Amino acid sequence: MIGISLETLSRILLRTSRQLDLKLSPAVLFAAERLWRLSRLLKSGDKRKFRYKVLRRPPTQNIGIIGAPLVHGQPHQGPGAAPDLLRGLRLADVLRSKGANVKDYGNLEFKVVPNDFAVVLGCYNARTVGNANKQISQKVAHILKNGESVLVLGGDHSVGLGSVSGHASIRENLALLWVDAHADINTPLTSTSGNLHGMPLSFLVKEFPHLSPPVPGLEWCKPCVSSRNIAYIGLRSIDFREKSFLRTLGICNFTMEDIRELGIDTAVTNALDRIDPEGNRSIHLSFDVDALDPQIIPSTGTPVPNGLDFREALRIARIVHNTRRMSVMDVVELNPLLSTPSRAIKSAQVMVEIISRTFTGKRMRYPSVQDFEV
Ligand SMILES: NC(=[NH2+])NCCC[C@H](N)C(=O)O
Ligand SMILES: [Mn+2]
Ligand SMILES: [Mn+2]
Repeated sequence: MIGISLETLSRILLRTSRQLDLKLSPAVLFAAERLWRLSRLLKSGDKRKFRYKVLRRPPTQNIGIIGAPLVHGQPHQGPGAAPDLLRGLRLADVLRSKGANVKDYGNLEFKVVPNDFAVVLGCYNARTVGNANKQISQKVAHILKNGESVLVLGGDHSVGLGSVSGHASIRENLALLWVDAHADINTPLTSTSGNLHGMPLSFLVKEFPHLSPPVPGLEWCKPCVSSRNIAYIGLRSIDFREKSFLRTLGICNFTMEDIRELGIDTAVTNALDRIDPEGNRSIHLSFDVDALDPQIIPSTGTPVPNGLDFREALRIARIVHNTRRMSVMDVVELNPLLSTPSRAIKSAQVMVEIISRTFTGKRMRYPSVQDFEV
């Protein structure tokens, strides 16, 4: 009896809000939806299911997507095309079909500063990258304030500067999981390439010995993450100076060698335990697609052999998803103009699968990526 009236009540609420396109607050919708499940289960009388389905089901995710087609952190044009390639694969609809509310905020537009070479520092496009990242930071902060999780589609990995800064401005004490073949912690003075995509962490880490002169365009960027709350997964190309930074700062890192020895689950759970020991931090997942093996993702500017396989990448996504605390994910360094067009699409499909699992716990299962499943 109670079950039936509850069901009617919640069904009316859910249906009319949908029909009239009412913008009910997510909390009300969530409550109505729970009520509806509760009524169904009361009717069926299955207590075990009640516990699992009603009490354990996570709230609907609200996701805000921003395209950050910044390419000036490295020498190629291609990463600028990645956000629209992922959109072309109906990324937003995939996430919606797995139960998320998705709002696409479109691509940010960046101004290119002419003659932008920081001569003293030997660093390319500093002002262009700096200004663009200030925009990214503000946008990420704005979306988080709306109560949405954020998906930042790069662009090269210099977008981590803005994305992490924006996240840190809203949630203090975030934990940063950096999935990458590279450590991206050079300073403008230790970098041998002068490319800012290999440097974002040197600007973000609080304990970093800030010895270089300030970088023009990045004056706004304040170190905001403690080295204790950063962990790397998938490293296999670390520059000489970067090694000593990792050692002196004691940054948690699981290299590919460690992962082969321990298994991906142990690596990721240990990393999360280290950087978020109380399990109460807002998690930032910065996912460089070159963490995956180039056989799976050939479309990237700095590929390194012996990377993660597809299953391992999906395990990372699953474990991060299960924390229910990931607020921001960056997907960077996908370069559709490298390798062949069909390989580029396949690379992007692999990333749609990983993004979908990270946010919703579920995935698309494209037939085209099946040969990567081992
Ligand atoms: N986000 C990346 N893919 N970074 C590659 C960095 C490569 C090299 N360590 C450098 O500093 O130039
Ligand atoms: Mn990177
Ligand atoms: Mn990388």
